[in-house]
Amino acid sequence: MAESVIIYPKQDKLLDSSIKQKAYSFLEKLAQDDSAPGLHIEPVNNAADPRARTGRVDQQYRALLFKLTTPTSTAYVVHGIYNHDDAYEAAAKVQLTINPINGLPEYNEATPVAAGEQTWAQPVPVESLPSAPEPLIVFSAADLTVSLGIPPAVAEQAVALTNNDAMQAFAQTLPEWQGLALLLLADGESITQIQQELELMNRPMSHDEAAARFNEPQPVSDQELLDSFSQPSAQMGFAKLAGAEELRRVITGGDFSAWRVFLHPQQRKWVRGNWKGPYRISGGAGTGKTVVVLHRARRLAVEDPDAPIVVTTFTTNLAAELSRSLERLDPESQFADALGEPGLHVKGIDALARAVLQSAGAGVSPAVASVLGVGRTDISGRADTDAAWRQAVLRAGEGLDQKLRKPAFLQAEYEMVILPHRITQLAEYLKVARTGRGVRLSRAGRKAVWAVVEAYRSSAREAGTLDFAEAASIAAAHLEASGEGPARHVLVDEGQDFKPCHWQLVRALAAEGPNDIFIAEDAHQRIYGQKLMLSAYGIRTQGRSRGLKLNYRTTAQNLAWAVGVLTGQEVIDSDGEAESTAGYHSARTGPKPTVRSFPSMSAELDHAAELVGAWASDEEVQPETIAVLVRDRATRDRVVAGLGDRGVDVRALESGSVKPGQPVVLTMHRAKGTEFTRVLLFGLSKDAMPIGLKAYDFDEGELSEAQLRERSLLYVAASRARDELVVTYSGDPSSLMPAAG
Ligand SMILES: Nc1ncnc2c1ncn2[C@@H]1O[C@H](COP(=O)(O)OP(=O)(O)OP(=O)(O)O)[C@@H](O)[C@H]1O
Repeated sequence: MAESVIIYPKQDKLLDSSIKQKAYSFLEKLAQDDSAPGLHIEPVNNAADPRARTGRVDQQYRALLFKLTTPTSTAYVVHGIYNHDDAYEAAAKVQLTINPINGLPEYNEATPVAAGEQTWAQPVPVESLPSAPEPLIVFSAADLTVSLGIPPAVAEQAVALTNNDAMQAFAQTLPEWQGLALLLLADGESITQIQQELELMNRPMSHDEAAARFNEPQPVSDQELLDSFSQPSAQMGFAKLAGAEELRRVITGGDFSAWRVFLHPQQRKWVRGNWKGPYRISGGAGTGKTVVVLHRARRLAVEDPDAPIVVTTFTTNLAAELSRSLERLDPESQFADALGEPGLHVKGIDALARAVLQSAGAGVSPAVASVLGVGRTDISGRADTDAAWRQAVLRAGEGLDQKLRKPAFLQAEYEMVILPHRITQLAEYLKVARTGRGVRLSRAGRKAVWAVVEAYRSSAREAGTLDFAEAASIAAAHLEASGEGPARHVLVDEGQDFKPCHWQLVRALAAEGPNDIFIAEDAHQRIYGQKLMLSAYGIRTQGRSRGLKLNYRTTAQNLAWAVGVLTGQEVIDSDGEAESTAGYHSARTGPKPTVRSFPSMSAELDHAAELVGAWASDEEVQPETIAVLVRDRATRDRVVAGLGDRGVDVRALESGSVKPGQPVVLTMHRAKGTEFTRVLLFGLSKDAMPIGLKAYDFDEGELSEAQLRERSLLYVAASRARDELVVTYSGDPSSLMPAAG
């Protein structure tokens, strides 16, 4: 019994749902024993490539495969699963070859003509669209061929395109690396940048030689072909599937599981990379940052099973999702229940702080003293910070400028200045540099703030409570004092929302050393935190990593709408540099988002019921992949009730995971990190978004940060939609919506 490797193509447009299960059974048997009766693995008469084989999936369907045999292994590269006659027709045309320039494996569709007269199949023609005068790509077709390995016929068509929609449509018909290269070129990137980003090799040769080799590929051995699949960039198009479980999830799981096996070269670099200290990656929504964090965490755990590894993020819900994803990525993953134990410990950052405090027990007192000025051990309660700051203002705020008597100001001052500097005395507060704070404070102003802080702290002492930021600061101080971090590696997802105390805790969790801290973030999605500099908290990242730009989640149309929300905004990342949305791409296309207005919320609900009902009744659609996103909880509850009244059964999503069976309604904040195939953004009216930001009117800088957070929230919400995005409002539209275009 000879086991075989199955190499599977990412663009498996081949399988409809009725055949998936059969295809999986067939390939599973093939992987175990290619001589098993019933598989009928046979060479094909008149095949364009002698490696072509067909196999019997069922009475009607045949698999078209390419068999590679080396002294040590057998591999089958799947081309597709087709109706019987179509499989034989395809076999007469398709060859498995190696790209003469970049060495990537690829299929070529040769028309069966006499040797020497071979011509190459033209890509699917693009519908003619209105064109601008100038081509989008400034390089010649010959450049694209000799420098990148874009086949001559594809290159010729690409350089003639003058319109973004046409380029997008064309890119979609090509293998992922080719499509992406063209989109990036059209966006102004240089050939060298693309070679680097996609890790494309370049065998130097003249254009004539390249054209000849594309026309008539040189013979390659099975070993060379097999090796070509191991290149990082080959992983964009093909995956070697290891074992039945991986086979099953890729074939039956469809697009949603592609991330587990097909990595972008850049993603792979970040997964495999080793750095002397902290490293930070950035990238737009849906570009696969979480995927990198998951693969990297798994890789570190596999390489060093004794290492305690922390994987953390901003919310408990997201942490739970990370944990589920890690399990899906590798069911063998070793999880650690407690901090400090070997394996993967996955927790929200505030829950981590709580765990540190709990395990510290009475020993926490010195750390409390270092942060709050007085040692305490009764710290288990959590404060309602808003109410507590109001109380403190009532008790001690008489000296404070009227416009600064706001919880939003006081809490930000506390979290951005007082806690991170571990200030426990007025004298220290009077001296501290309040870097990055917009509001200017005189000496008297600082004294007045400090009086309120003291009142805040003393009430908390009496009540035995801590707020979340205090808890994280104290946990950090405790770990710092103990001198050793309980983790060897800490991986952070959604880092843009972390506050100073969170970064102090992250720093304290792992001692400085190789691969100690890895951070994924997108400053455009900052919806809770304020901008800050990581270096201020002892996290000096090693150079700025260039961001991921290819969005794997949303269609180009949805992405354009989402990015439109941020147009013209300056967004600063946690190294203090401007972060741009320029060059964000999606290789998928779909319908343009629709925006509809209604005279009343009731009419808007009627439409929502009709739309969600219609989406959910499509048999191909799993209802839980449909979501209605709203700005606040009150609207969420109204939508759930309103749709229920109209006969459409939906579920509100708060904590926990999405359960199968019903569409979900959730707030935009809750939607962070999630994705759905169809999304309705409901209630996007002028009054709903941005929400009233009076709480921030004490300072222009703070107000504009709060406004930017609202924009970012809408960007997060819109970028959750994989395929279809519908936006509705009643009355006047939100000013945050992008201009129609
Ligand atoms: N290399 C890949 N091939 C195919 N799909 C991928 C790849 N990388 C990521 N994806 C898919 O893209 C989607 C977005 O990935 P992920 O959640 O990691 O992005 P993100 O950058 O963390 O997004 P966000 O910041 O918006 O939360 C997921 O559906 C994921 O499965």
